[in-house]
Amino acid sequence: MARILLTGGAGYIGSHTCVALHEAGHEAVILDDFSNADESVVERIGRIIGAPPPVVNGSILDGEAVRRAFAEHAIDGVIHFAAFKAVGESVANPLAYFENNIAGSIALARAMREAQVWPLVFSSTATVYGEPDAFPIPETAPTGYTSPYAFTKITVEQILAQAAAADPFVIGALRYFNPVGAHESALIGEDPRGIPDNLMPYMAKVAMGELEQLSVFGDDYDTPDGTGLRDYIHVMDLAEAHVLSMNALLEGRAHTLNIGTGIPTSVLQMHEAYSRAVGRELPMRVVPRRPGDVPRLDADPARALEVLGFEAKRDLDAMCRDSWRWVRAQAAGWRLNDPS
Ligand SMILES: NC(=O)c1ccc[n+]([C@@H]2O[C@H](COP(=O)([O-])OP(=O)(O)OC[C@H]3O[C@@H](n4cnc5c(N)ncnc54)[C@H](O)[C@@H]3O)[C@@H](O)[C@H]2O)c1
Ligand SMILES: O=c1ccn([C@@H]2O[C@H](COP(=O)(O)OP(=O)(O)O[C@H]3O[C@H](CO)[C@@H](O)[C@H](O)[C@H]3O)[C@@H](O)[C@H]2O)c(=O)[nH]1
Repeated sequence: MARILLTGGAGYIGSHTCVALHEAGHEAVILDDFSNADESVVERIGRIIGAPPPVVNGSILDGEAVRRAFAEHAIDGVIHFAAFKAVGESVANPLAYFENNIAGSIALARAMREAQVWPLVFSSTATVYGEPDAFPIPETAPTGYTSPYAFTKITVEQILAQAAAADPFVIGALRYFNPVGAHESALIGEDPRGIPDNLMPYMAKVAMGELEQLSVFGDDYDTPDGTGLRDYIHVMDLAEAHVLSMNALLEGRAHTLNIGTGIPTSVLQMHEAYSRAVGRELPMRVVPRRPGDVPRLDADPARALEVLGFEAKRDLDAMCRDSWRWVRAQAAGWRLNDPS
């Protein structure tokens, strides 16, 4: 058993990772400032795992709060999710992204150094590959960035690599492809504020009748059906990858890995799968391409299998089914699974 501090542990991927850590016999402690999470998530995680995890309410930028987290809990390792993640917002306000994502990561690493805690899983992203031209994308592909958000992720990867050359940090950089879906209990899931930018949350709102129709951003890409290809991964598979990553770090094995399924799915295929989950054809229309989108992003997942023994288990239908179940439960105030 290890006790793991999850910065941003109340967020979408962090909350699912709390559950996966518990299932693997570890304990999670959450450090979150709730800037992008509802406080009720902690109680809902507790309903899944038996008791709510301990929470330190504070920012990674607040040295005092981070020190408190290490002082009050005997932490063995850290999974660092806390960050801002909206690409468009990062273009409008890059300094806020540099502050939270880069300065926040440096502050966290300093606190870890002080506490002599060295294993650190870092949430990176497939966008560090910029506009790749060979598929599926291996970890050895050139990196780049097309937004301030992507810049923060590749920069933090590099900062941590250099920090690990000077101190005994053991770093696991996980480059996520497109996380979707929700825990099968429908008690936790993604909770986008306002109109969602991402495909699956948008379709969920169309299915709920809150948005009129899906706009497919371009059908003239050089792909089999002309729409964009992505590597969607169920958030519980992604959460389980974090457990394997942390286990490797606790054994002293650092790594930089893609976390995806390796299966490219088009927007039209996703629309079809989600319509199947809902039980009716969701309204859609094709509109021009969205500026900044790349035609294709899919992982070569071979190295994650080799290094961590990680392989995604849940298919596209499970991703859509769990998302749809979650949005309905959420609309019902999470009473769907409430035994009371
Ligand atoms: N969701 C995706 O599509 C995706 C893809 C690739 C990478 N990532 C990365 O994965 C991580 C988690 O993403 P997510 O989708 O769960 O996002 P999220 O916004 O749901 O979770 C992030 C959590 O961090 C918290 N937070 C933000 N700034 C903080 C700070 N300064 N101190 C303490 N807490 C803070 C927020 O309140 C939130 O609970 C992020 O680093 C994100 O960049 C996400
Ligand atoms: O309303 C919509 C939304 C999306 N799409 C298309 O659906 C695909 C997926 O789009 P989206 O869900 O927005 O994901 P990405 O654009 O791939 O970006 C996500 O995945 C990246 C890689 O992990 C992260 O870095 C980003 O933060 C995250 O938003 C793309 O082809 C889009 O053009 C539509 O056609 N209509």
